[in-house]
Amino acid sequence: MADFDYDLFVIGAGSGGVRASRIAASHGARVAVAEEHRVGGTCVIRGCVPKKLLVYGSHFAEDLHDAKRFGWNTDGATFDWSVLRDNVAAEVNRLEGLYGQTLGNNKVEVFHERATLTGANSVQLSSGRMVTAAHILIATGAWPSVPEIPGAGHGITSNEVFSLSELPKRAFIAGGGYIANEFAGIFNELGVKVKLVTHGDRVLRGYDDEIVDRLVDLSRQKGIDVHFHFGIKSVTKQDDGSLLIEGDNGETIETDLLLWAIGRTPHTIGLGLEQVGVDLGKDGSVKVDDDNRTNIPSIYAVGDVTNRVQLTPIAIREGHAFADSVFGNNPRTVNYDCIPTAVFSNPPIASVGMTEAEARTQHDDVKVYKSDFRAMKNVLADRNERALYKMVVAGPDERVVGLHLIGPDSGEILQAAAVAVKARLTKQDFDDTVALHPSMSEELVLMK
Ligand SMILES: Cc1cc2nc3c(=O)[nH]c(=O)nc-3n(C[C@H](O)[C@H](O)[C@H](O)COP(=O)(O)OP(=O)(O)OC[C@H]3O[C@@H](n4cnc5c(N)ncnc54)[C@H](O)[C@@H]3O)c2cc1C
Ligand SMILES: NC(=O)c1ccc[n+]([C@@H]2O[C@H](COP(=O)([O-])OP(=O)(O)OC[C@H]3O[C@@H](n4cnc5c(N)ncnc54)[C@H](O)[C@@H]3O)[C@@H](O)[C@H]2O)c1
Repeated sequence: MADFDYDLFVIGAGSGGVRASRIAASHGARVAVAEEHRVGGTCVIRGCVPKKLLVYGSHFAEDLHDAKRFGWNTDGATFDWSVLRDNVAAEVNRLEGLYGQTLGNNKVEVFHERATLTGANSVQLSSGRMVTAAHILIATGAWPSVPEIPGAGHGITSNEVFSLSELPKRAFIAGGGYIANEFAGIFNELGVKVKLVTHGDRVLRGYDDEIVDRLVDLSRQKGIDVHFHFGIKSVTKQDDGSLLIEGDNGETIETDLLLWAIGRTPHTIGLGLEQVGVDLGKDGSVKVDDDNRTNIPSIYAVGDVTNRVQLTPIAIREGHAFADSVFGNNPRTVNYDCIPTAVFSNPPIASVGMTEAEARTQHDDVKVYKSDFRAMKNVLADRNERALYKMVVAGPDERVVGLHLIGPDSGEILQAAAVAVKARLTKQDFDDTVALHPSMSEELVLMK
């Protein structure tokens, strides 16, 4: 390896790239990483972290309203978007600094510039400098998709949503996935009139139907206009700055802000992959085997750029497994079974394992246990918002193959329960566990 400048060159200092760099360096490898934007990547800079802080910030609207029923006088409470936005940005800056420090402490050299591949063992930096490495890791993430229709550029994406100079009066959110539902909740709580618009007949495909239906009902009850079967044909900017969105069916909708939340495409354009002969999927993703290796033996890829599962903990695990395997003499692969996920909508959804529909395609003897309840806090607050927990079991021993929750703090509750699902526990194991009372999570061991 000594003939190369580095043992490992990583392109992209996001969730996967930072973990791989740090672990490879801790195994004694000489590591460098190039980052064209900001160290930390999507999750830290313009994804999970600022999103979750906005979820917290926006939820105070309901909390302040409900507080009255608990004896608090909150009259006169006001909200200032610029304070929330700037405090979130400051926290993101702090985390960016910490990520940079971690790389420095592990003696990883950071190039704050774009890198492109020039060969199986070589990379060019935007300054023109050429660098060689025994191994190259592509960890360039994904990029928000924007459709190719007239006027699409009048919309923004999640890249820009965290730095709005002011909140719009009306927002049109195109998409029905994670980002659309999360920002519908955030904007709605902050007083923006929200339309969540999708071309299909469902949102959050892949989540359990009943749980998603509950979210749609509650979103509508809270004032979000969920609009199905609307294909967007064009977007026009009007003289007063508002946008006119025309649907395939001729219907027009006026808005002040258009947010594209229609998926994220692997970030591989202009990276030099085709020239070097790296195999790509139809969606532009880097094709890899179970060891995160491409068809070129010295080139690997992890995270969103491979379009396996676009989640931070997965990018981190893939980066870690790659570094342990290649530099730590500890070959291992990532287990993708039973990945817990959450949609930080209002209320949030959390899920692990098979949905009821999936389980029925794979097992003959599926049974579903449910708890449809109103959280104690919501009862006193006189908030008519019911939570729904579903447990999907299969086989004669009633093994729990899926858990699906919608309700306050469901993400926090599901993480612990996911351990039980991953450990292949049964409904009887849940029943044998004494309830922790009073809590929402006790519903997990009291299901009928
Ligand atoms: C709004 C939003 C909210 C999200 N919320 C969650 C959540 O709550 N939970 C969750 O698990 N996941 C969430 N995600 C997904 C999560 O952010 C990604 O799955 C994760 O960041 C992927 O990590 P990665 O390392 O593959 O890529 P990234 O974190 O995207 O890192 C890639 C890095 O590579 C850099 N780069 C790209 N090309 C080059 C180049 N040629 N040269 C140098 N640098 C380059 C980019 O600037 C970027 O910093 C969210 C995503 C978004 C957009
Ligand atoms: N809480 C989390 O873990 C979290 C949060 C945000 C993002 N993410 C990750 O980032 C990825 C990208 O998020 P996302 O919300 O952009 O994508 P997504 O894949 O979750 O959802 C895209 C949605 O847009 C709809 N759509 C596609 N084209 C459309 C069009 N032209 N008009 C209207 N609707 C259209 C699809 O039917 C789908 O419902 C997610 O898949 C997820 O892996 C995770």
